[in-house]
Amino acid sequence: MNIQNESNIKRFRKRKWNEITDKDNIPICDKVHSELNWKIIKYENLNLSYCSTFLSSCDSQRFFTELEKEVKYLSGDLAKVRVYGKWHNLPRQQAAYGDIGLTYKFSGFTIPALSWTSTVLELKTRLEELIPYKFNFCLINRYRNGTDSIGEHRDDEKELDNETPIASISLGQHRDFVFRHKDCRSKNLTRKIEPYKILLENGSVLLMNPPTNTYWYHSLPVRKKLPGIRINLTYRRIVSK
Ligand SMILES: O=C(O)CCC(=O)C(=O)O
Ligand SMILES: [Fe+2]
Repeated sequence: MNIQNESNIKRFRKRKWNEITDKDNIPICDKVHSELNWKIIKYENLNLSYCSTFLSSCDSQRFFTELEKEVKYLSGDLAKVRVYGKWHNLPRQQAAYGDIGLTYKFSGFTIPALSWTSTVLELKTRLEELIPYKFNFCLINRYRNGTDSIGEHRDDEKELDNETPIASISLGQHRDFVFRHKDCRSKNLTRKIEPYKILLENGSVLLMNPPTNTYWYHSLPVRKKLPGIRINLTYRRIVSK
């Protein structure tokens, strides 16, 4: 993940958002088998599946409480980010879990995955029971309040398996998540493609299906009026290349 500018998300705030609905309700990922109700979003290579009821509110509360006890977030230099040559404190907390030997490259650091906690593993099992993919790595972001955020980026590292979605589980405070097409980032726009905003609710899962991360950047903007803690777990499949 290469976060180019943690603050450029401010530019989005005044915009109006277009909701894109799946008119024909065709699942993007026809391998998703479940009784759950998935919202499918397909638009200019944006390819998302969202389920707001992945976890019951009781389970969500339990997972949140357990993760608060178990997860060890990075500290010191590893909790800093370099933006245009200057070091800043990361505007959130971050931790990496996964199969032994896997690493995560972030802002010039290579962070080894800690071995699975029982809760991070239980959530991985829940996902793997629902969708036909296997995950071996999980990046956890903890947003302490509405001032914490993640800047616009793509998760397009070559180590990520390009056939497996990134599965993003949200717990706690709901927050907006914003997608912006790569062709709409420069000042001299060649094309007009509307950004897409989705509310990530407590207990939900969002699948960022291929090729979303090739074409679209995403961010979690500051929302000062939403003060609660949010924990996000992105399950990924890393392959050696
Ligand atoms: O917090 C989120 O919902 C997403 C975090 C994210 O984009 C990432 O970890 O790459
Ligand atoms: Fe991301």
